[in-house]
Amino acid sequence: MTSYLLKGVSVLGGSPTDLLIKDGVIASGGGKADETIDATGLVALPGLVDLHTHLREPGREDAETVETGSRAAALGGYTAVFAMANTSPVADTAGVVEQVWRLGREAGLVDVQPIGAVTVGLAGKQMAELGAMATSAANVRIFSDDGHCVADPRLMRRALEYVKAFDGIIAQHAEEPRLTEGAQMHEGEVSTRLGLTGWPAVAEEAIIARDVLLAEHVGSRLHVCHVSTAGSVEVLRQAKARGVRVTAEVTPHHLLLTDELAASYDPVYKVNPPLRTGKDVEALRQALIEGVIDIVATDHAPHAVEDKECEWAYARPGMVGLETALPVVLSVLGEQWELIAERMSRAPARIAGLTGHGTDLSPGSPANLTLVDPAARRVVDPAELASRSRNTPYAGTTLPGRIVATFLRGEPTVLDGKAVK
Ligand SMILES: NC(=O)N[C@@H](CC(=O)O)C(=O)O
Repeated sequence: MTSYLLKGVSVLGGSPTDLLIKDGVIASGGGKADETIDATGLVALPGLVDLHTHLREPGREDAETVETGSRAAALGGYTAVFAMANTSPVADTAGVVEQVWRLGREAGLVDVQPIGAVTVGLAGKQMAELGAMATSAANVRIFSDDGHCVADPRLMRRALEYVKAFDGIIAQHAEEPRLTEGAQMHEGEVSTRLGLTGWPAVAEEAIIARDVLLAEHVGSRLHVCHVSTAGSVEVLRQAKARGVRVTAEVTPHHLLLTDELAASYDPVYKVNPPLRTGKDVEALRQALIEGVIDIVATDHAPHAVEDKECEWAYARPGMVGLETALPVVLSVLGEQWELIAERMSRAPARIAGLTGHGTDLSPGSPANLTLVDPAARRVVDPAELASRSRNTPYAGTTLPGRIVATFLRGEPTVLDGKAVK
């Protein structure tokens, strides 16, 4: 196994040092290596961990595969991603989650951890075989019907109770379906002006409020996907203050973009939950800094051209995000490396119980890390994305930071900003 010396690297923004990667781990002290990388001006972070990725395999391999999504993840600085269950067939059995897990191992670019569906076929009627998925080779601990809300409160309660036995988590897509029928964008001034049916903030907030009460009642772990409103932040703040076992994520796009973009009628800005107002963006940023929102998760949602480049009303919601997540977060938070490592690597690894990721990069830690050039600027070109889909809202936007290298257990998956395989 090739050893690497990262010369003059700044670990999490600290003063320059030499980091030796040998036999899959961070070795103590400097020393000789097979390859030396001049890391002057580069920052080493623990490899990023994404709790919310859509890899589309099985079923929509024209939009993404486990392999292409893994490559996009590695190029974005990730060493582990959690694959959402809304595939076709749905990942609601041990067979499907094992298939995704195996495809991830074969690609070998990031650790792919499947998320299991909560209900059969994401239909919200009958609980899926959570226990069988948990005891499968994929060792599933997070369950989600993402794309759909587990709207039935009794089913949600049962699922929360069920996963408690193995310290599992229900990750909820918080959207009261009756309040969002026909919704096309955030309900507010802009939707009124454009004449598009609105998705009111209360549809998210009402489910989060219900679910934190349910999680509190049964003493289980709840995770809230893609929090998007200021009101949701307040519900979470109160629940956390009471000691409810709830964690929450925000996407890079909800930290940066607003509903004003819908005025272009460009479906690249159509996403679920929808882009909200500047006031919401501000509240989400503050919540992420304070820790009311625990993590950044991409909600990487690749879609084929025909599903995105059509009339707004017919376009599928979602945007790709793996390759731009860190640059977007850098543009929002600035070079707060400790905070970025916590919200994008350590906390997601901790929530998921994923060992070997999100470390402090001290000697002996598995060498799962990424090297970032914070001084570099990049104009996002959809044609250059490794994802099989092109639906990025940042085309033509200049973002700070370039991922120079990523290592998975000491093996480079990205070098010189390019995928190794
Ligand atoms: N986040 C999205 O806008 N899309 C998700 C599912 C969903 O949440 O609707 C997708 O799978 O495409």
